[in-house]
Amino acid sequence: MTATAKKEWSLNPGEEFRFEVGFKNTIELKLLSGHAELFGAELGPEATYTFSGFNGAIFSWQGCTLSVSGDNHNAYVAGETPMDSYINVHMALQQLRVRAHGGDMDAAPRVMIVGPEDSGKTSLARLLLNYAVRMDQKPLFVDLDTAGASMTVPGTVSVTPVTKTIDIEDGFMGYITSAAVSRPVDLPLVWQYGHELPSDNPVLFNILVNKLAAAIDKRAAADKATAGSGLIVDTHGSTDISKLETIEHAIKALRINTLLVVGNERMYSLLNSRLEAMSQGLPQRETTAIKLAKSGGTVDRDAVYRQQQTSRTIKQYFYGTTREPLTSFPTVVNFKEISVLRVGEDVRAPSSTLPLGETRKLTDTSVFEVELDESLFHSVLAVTDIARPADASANPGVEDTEGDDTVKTSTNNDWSEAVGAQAIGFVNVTKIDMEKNRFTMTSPVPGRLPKQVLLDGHVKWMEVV
Ligand SMILES: Nc1ncnc2c1ncn2[C@@H]1O[C@H](COP(=O)(O)OP(=O)(O)OP(=O)(O)O)[C@@H](O)[C@H]1O
Repeated sequence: MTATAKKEWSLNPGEEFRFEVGFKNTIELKLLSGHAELFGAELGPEATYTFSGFNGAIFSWQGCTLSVSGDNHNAYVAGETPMDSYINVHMALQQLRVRAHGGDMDAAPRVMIVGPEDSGKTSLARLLLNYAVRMDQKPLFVDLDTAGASMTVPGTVSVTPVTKTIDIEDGFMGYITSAAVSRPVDLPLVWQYGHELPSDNPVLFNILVNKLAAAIDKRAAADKATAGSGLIVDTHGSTDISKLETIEHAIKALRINTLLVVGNERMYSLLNSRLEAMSQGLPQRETTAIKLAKSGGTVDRDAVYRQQQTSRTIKQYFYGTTREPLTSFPTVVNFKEISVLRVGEDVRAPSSTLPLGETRKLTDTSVFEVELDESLFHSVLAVTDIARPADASANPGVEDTEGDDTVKTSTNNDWSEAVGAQAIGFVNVTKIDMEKNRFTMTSPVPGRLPKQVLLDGHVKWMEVV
């Protein structure tokens, strides 16, 4: 449907207005009367909201009228939604928070959302966070969706204290960029995983989840309001039961007590049996699994759409949003000043290419120094919080014989600290001068790099002017 003209939509109580807007299109939406919300955040009465590259739903508990203008938004009003079950979940979580704030800290809701791709997990996380914040709670948002990270660049895991509602137009990244520009909120703690899916390197992924769990415990010990508000964990979409090992690990490490399984009966049933098995010998079952229906509004996003979404997320990390722009600054860095590392063996040649009889000696947590050359052009690198050994120099490794010519194995330096190192920020390699042996790196923080050990991942991003 093409609709450039302004149109009014009336919603009865319990209905939602669903729309899909492509990246090249824009719609403007205004609440004319009544009350309405987008994934749990209330629309203001006079505000005009602009959406581009977004699929969403404006839901109304009491009924409302909206004015919408723009093109190609495939809009319709739906009467059947899973909102009743979602609000019931929220109320149950809120009761647990009340118990926790009353002194029973073990009651604090520690919620993980799992389910297939495009089942609405991130949208549900956003809704539950917004409902919690609207009740003066300060939940932690734990993002284990490595491919589609919400609060920072992809290929990471992170935890963010959520104290304000998530931005209606700019979502999770809007929440973060507004922190830098206009609102005082805590920024996420981030770890560079460097691979796309948890199953690509489960050993490393589990190590990072343990780090994250330790950081959460530290925060909870210092901040009872946050501890009592609990946490909401978003995960990568998968129904492949053979790949649920990382989910099981995270359930234990983060002491999840409520597992929400969205939109997949089989996954619910299998996970429920696993939870039963995990609680064998314990006085009581620690994790309750709840089955939730997928919203009929969720949209299956194809690879191109996801790529555009990822690109926008990275752009917003470096340049903010349209409403709250950030400036990024170029910094020139000599090769000899930095070390770029990679963790994990998937950057190596596959085992099948090894000579017969040879076995792989590498592990999932092997750390490699990356040769500083043009292969790093456009890479998004994490600046870690670890110190560089004083005697480290560029490209100290010996040539690796296993096939991947961009990777060298360090012989001199012990980089074990890099496994599980926290990312204090990200830079984008925007220029490489092989004659002068230097990079130009762009970062939203001006000045010299605060630390000199960087972690590479799978993410490349090219700034399109
Ligand atoms: N009720 C709804 N109406 C319209 N669009 C929706 C609705 N709920 C979710 N969406 C959209 O559907 C898409 C998939 O939703 P979402 O990102 O929440 O799924 P997910 O399960 O987290 O996906 P992933 O597989 O990436 O983990 C998104 O574009 C989201 O904005």
